[in-house]
Amino acid sequence: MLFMVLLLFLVVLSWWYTFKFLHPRGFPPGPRLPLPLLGDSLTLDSNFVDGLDKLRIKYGDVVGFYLGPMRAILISDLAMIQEACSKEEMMDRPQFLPDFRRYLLKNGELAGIGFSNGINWTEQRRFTLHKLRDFGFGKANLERVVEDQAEMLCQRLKELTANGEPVSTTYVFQISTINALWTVLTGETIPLDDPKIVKLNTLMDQFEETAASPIGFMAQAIPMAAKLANKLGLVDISKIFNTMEDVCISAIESHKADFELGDIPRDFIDAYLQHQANPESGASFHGEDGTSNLVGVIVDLFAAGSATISMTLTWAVLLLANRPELQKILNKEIHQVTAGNRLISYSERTKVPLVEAFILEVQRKANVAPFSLFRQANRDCQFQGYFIPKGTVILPNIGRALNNPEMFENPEEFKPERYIKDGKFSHAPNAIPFGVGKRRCLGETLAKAELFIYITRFLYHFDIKPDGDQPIRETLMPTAFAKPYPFKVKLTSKV
Ligand code: HEM
Repeated sequence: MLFMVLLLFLVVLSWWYTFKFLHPRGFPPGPRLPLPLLGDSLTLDSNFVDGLDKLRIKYGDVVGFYLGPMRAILISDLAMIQEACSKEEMMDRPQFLPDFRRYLLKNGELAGIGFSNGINWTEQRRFTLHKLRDFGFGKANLERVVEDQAEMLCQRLKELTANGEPVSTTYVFQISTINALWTVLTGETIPLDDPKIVKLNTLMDQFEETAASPIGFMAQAIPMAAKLANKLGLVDISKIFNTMEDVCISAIESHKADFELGDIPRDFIDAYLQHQANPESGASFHGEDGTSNLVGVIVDLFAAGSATISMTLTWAVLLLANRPELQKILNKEIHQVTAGNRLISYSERTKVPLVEAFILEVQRKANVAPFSLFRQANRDCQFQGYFIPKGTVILPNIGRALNNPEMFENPEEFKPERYIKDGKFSHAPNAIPFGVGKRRCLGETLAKAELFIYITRFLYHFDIKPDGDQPIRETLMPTAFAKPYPFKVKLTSKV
């Protein structure tokens, strides 16, 4: 009898497993023995980036697999990434830890831009892009905000290194780039180490660490288990989100208190409040969804726009420290424009092609978003002759596209000259650090201005050397977010 029950149990279990986990006919090739809930995690490496690359080598440019319990495809060929990211059917984002957020849409989905979908995403993205342009993106006043921040940062570094001590630049870059965003969004200029900014930075760090940790993966894969771990105090995911949301709410409340809706908006938050009061604006700006979207947009901009920039800048300093000759060449090029007695402005960037080429090559090396931001199929569709069921998570392998030897000769070499044609900077169409398609990075204009201004300020103020006789290690740490190993540099002030 017991044997029969056990047999029946096994039959039901295998039927359930087959039904639940087998990929449909026509799904792209890949590993085919996923474990319940863990998916193909065991086939992958402990290093996410290398693990996925092994799948690419084994199965080709389109691989079908399970990322935890989520059916997923990895796309590694540049043209295919471009095709997928431009398809309406692959425009959505999967939901990221909604159980830990307080400000959700009425339908239970994430608010804001980065992880919202459909009409909500269209309205919020369009408004945000438009208003951020008004308040600075691509304009002189943005340039001034960033220039002030970069100058404050260089002065702080001078204080920190006055006695010849080596310094790690990562933390100051993080604080400074969060501060620049804070000013653009809230109109407030505050000292570099204002407690609010330090708190936001700590939260960003914790968020990044948690999202990239096994707990973060588990939380995404098995929300029930993560909720329990959170309740028992084993992880603090809700605290991270709640505190981030609280910082945004307090900025919103103080704007509500001192902004008259008929006045000219002073900053992004004022403009948003004004738009909410207009009955003609879209449904996503009103009622509960309107409140959640305002909080969501601000959280998204901080989450997407601080670590990406500070990590790229950290790479720039590392690569410069190891290349004194390159520092000289870049300084000489800038000197030809400024005669050495002023700082170069962002509007003069086309006069310094090597600096532009250096920045793009740093972005290729830094590879801060190796799998872009995941997408999700919003309906059953065909891609490259394969069947992709609704709900499949899509990983555009930007990291591979940026390191493909067919696109970039000797990709492991750091060679800014690869983008110089006839003495001019020529942006390689295959360099896509900001993604492609309608959902490409919303902060690209700000990011480019920030990278240019910070890097040229740094070159103007400092000679940069490694701390010690050896060059700093240029390999990536084996973490989900590509980072260099921690390092220090010696900075000698030139002015
Ligand atoms: C070096 C800097 C940066 C890099 C490499 C980068 C890269 C990316 C990538 C690859 C995506 C996904 C695009 C796609 O799905 O096709 C993205 C999305 C996004 N980025 Fe950036 N980013 C950077 C800086 C910024 C900054 C400064 C901001 C804002 C202040 C920002 C805001 C966003 C937002 C809101 C999205 C979501 C867009 C959407 O879903 O419509 N990013 N970024």
